[in-house]
Amino acid sequence: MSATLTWRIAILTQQFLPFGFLRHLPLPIHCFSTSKTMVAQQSVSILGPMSEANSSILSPECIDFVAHLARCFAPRRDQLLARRKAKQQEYDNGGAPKFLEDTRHIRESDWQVAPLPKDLLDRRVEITGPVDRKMVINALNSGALVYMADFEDSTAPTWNGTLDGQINLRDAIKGNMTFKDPKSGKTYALKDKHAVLMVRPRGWHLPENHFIVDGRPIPGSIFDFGVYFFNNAKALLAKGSGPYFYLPKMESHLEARLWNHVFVTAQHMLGIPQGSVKATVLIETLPAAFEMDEILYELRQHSAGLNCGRWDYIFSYIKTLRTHADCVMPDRGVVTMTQPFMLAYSQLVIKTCHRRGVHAMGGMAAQIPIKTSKEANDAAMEKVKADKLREVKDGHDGTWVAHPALVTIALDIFNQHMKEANQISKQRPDVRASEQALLAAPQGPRTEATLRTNCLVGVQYLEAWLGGLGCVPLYNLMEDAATAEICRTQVWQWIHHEAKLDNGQILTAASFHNIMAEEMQKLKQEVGEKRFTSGNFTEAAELFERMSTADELGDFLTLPAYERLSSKTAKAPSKL
Ligand SMILES: CC(=O)SCCNC(=O)CCNC(=O)[C@H](O)C(C)(C)COP(=O)(O)OP(=O)(O)OC[C@H]1O[C@@H](n2cnc3c(N)ncnc32)[C@H](O)[C@@H]1OP(=O)(O)O
Ligand SMILES: O=CC(=O)O
Ligand SMILES: [Mg+2]
Repeated sequence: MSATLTWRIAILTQQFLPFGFLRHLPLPIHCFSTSKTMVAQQSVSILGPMSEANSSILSPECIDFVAHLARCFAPRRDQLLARRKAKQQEYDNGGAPKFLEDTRHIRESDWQVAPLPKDLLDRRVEITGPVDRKMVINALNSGALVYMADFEDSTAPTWNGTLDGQINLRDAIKGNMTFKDPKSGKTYALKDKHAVLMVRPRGWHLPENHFIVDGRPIPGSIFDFGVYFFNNAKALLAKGSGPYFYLPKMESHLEARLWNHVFVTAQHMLGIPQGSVKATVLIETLPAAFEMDEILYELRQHSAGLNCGRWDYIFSYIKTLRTHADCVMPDRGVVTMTQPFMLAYSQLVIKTCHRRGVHAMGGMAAQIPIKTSKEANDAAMEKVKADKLREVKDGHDGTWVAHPALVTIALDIFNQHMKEANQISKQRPDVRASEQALLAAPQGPRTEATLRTNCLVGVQYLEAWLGGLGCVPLYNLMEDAATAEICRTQVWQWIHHEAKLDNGQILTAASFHNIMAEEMQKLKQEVGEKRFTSGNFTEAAELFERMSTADELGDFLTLPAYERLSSKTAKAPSKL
């Protein structure tokens, strides 16, 4: 029997497994074929520069592969994005996410995800970060057990930066990776023993404007996944590892099903065993918190658990409940993991994952080392320690750090409190995260000081992003796309609901414009006139201000920002 036929039968059989009616959206039949005629290269245009290095990663075969995945799955992705909008309408009309009646049997029946590969059993400390060459080497050498190479929250996806990232990961997998920093002259080399590599592609919402199939930009998620998978999956398996991923910003189990279909097709096309892919889903949207079991179930052949993407989760809480006047957030600084709704969500992640035999990963403390004051640094590190201690005691099987200097701090705490490779066997039947608990509005003050900080952080982050930098230290905290989203949605929410601030002032668009003008003036002084005028501050401030005062809350800050970022490079088609 041919491989294609065997696989077709496998897929068809899967549709009649228990809960088969959930699989009412089979793969398009042309996805079963890997015939070159289905992916004629002439209908693929690449709008970014194709240097020799870029061509080495985007070979004609890789282009065919990615285009085929896009043809198979972009239409369904479009439907799922439209579904998000329809759901949001329900929430805007007073509804809220809830546990699904249709999938109760999945939540209530006993099943487990497929066994995990050996190199993913112990994930007690994972470092995350952007994919430039120095960072990749530093992260892999950092002593963390896993490095999550990030094309999402900490990356501004310029064409060259995205492809450089893919080249860096390919070279890291080959093993002989070096780098000489032109600024410092320092040289870097990958150690023999280094962290296990996981890759986070962009979320379903972002397009890749430089890769056009049949006249349309393809989803950035398919581009990042496809290029990485095509170039590295076999090499990773040959080394005893595998193609491992983090999947961001999903809002339903139907989106997880789509990823599962992408994995099944990709593995089939390269002829590698089904189940080779492993993926950890970030639970970082409010709707997804109500579908944790279902998400694991959809990905059960490919799952490596769930993770608490706490920053996007806060952003999503604001976004989802945008019209609910009783859910207006307090200052972002007081929305910590001990707020009841955050605690309920993180504990439900642990309970759900352990019941299904898989890791429940913790999240990111935003503190980073402070070089200018020992006292301030000690206080910041204490916060990181407290956060990691709560995580390990609650039952998380590992955690995230943003910086190599935090690896040992997190390792010490997990080593002390987690003697085995993980604590998946530790069940949490005591956790009862009700709908009410997951939705409970956080309490705390709304201050003018936070409003001003939101303006400063939001604008400076966007300024960096428009310059191609996706993660920056600001006022001693790590700031990335998720934390910047909190800044601008918090401002929008406060204006929209005319929040009363601690100074007694009712916030309106007019008073916000005055505050923005004052803060931008201060910022100009802080960074200096020259840096201010040569940077992207004016553009960033205009975008931040427009999105904060729009009648409708925009879906993602990075969508309009990406149009600006890519307009500089997505121009004439490159010769293929
Ligand atoms: C909400 C979420 O999604 S969280 C996940 C996304 N966010 C992240 O991954 C955060 C990643 N972290 C970072 O990008 C950085 O740590 C920043 C931007 C916050 C701070 O960066 P810097 O100001 O360069 O830090 P600093 O100067 O202290 O760095 C010291 C060294 O550590 C390296 N380093 C810092 N962070 C990382 C990292 N995450 N991975 C690898 N190396 C790192 C630097 O490259 C530098 O190396 P060098 O000494 O060889 O030159
Ligand atoms: O991706 C992580 C988050 O906190 O957001
Ligand atoms: Mg996130």
